[in-house]
Amino acid sequence: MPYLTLNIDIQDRTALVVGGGTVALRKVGTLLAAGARVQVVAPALAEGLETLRQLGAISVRSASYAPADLEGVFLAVAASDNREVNAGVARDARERGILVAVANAPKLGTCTFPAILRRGELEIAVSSGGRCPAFSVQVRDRIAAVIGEEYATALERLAAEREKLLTEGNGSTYNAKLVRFQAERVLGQLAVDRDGA
Ligand SMILES: C[C@@]1(CC(=O)O)c2cc3[nH]c(cc4nc(cc5[nH]c(cc(n2)[C@H]1CCC(=O)O)[C@@](C)(CC(=O)O)[C@@H]5CCC(=O)O)C(CC(=O)O)=C4CCC(=O)O)c(CCC(=O)O)c3CC(=O)O
Ligand SMILES: NC(=O)C1=CN([C@@H]2O[C@H](COP(=O)(O)OP(=O)(O)OC[C@H]3O[C@@H](n4cnc5c(N)ncnc54)[C@H](O)[C@@H]3O)[C@@H](O)[C@H]2O)C=CC1
Repeated sequence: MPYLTLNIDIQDRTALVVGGGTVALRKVGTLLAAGARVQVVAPALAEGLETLRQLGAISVRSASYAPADLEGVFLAVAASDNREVNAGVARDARERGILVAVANAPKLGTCTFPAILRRGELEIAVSSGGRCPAFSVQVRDRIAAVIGEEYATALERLAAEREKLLTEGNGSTYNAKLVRFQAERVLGQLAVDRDGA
């Protein structure tokens, strides 16, 4: 099934994670890295989540999921080990027009988490359409072997050059041509640096 790939601004919006195990911990990490306000509801918490709670990085309701947990929520993640609970979260979220990812049954949800490679503000996301997450991870790791931290610096340089260019009042055709040329030049330089030529 094809998915719509978007980059969602989740800064200061609330994400609810149902479940407190290892999968929940991973999703929480991704959500926090994106700047979301994270609420967890679970009767028991994995160690890493307990630490995040003590640090004040997440808020926790130590109980079983209830539909009221969805109040004010932008994105929900059903990551408990109980199929019925996860299916209930999916149904309740969909009814309320809330985005929902379901860890054990992605088809019940409306979105999935990709494997992510981050180099500064450059982000590469790999998805297998839910078919094989382990494959997504390995494809991501292959890309990581080629796209190193130097790409973060390269992006910074290009972004600064582009920002300056956009203030100079040239036409967009001219700008597009120049920005593409600059990107090509910087990528070419990265290749030279890598190959030691
Ligand atoms: C559909 C999706 C929904 C979602 O969770 O959003 C989903 C679903 C399921 N995952 C399962 C298993 C595993 N998932 C991982 C790992 C990751 N899973 C992630 C995403 C997704 N997993 C979404 C689709 C992504 C895509 O399209 O490719 C990653 C990429 C991102 C993340 O979690 O944030 C993260 C890597 C993080 C990283 O390294 O960065 C590993 C471990 C590993 O391989 O290392 C295993 C064990 C090996 C195996 O079973 O494959 C199971 C079976 C559960 C069971 O057995 O009960 C289901 C349910 C099903 O498939 O029905
Ligand atoms: N999408 C993915 O990336 C992956 C998904 N899975 C699936 O994710 C699910 C969770 O896996 P793990 O985190 O390893 O399990 P886990 O056993 O470590 O944690 C399960 C958590 O669910 C909580 N829970 C149980 N009933 C609940 C309820 N009514 N309300 C709220 N929380 C409740 C428990 O307290 C516990 O914290 C499993 O169903 C597994 O099939 C597993 C691996 C990867």
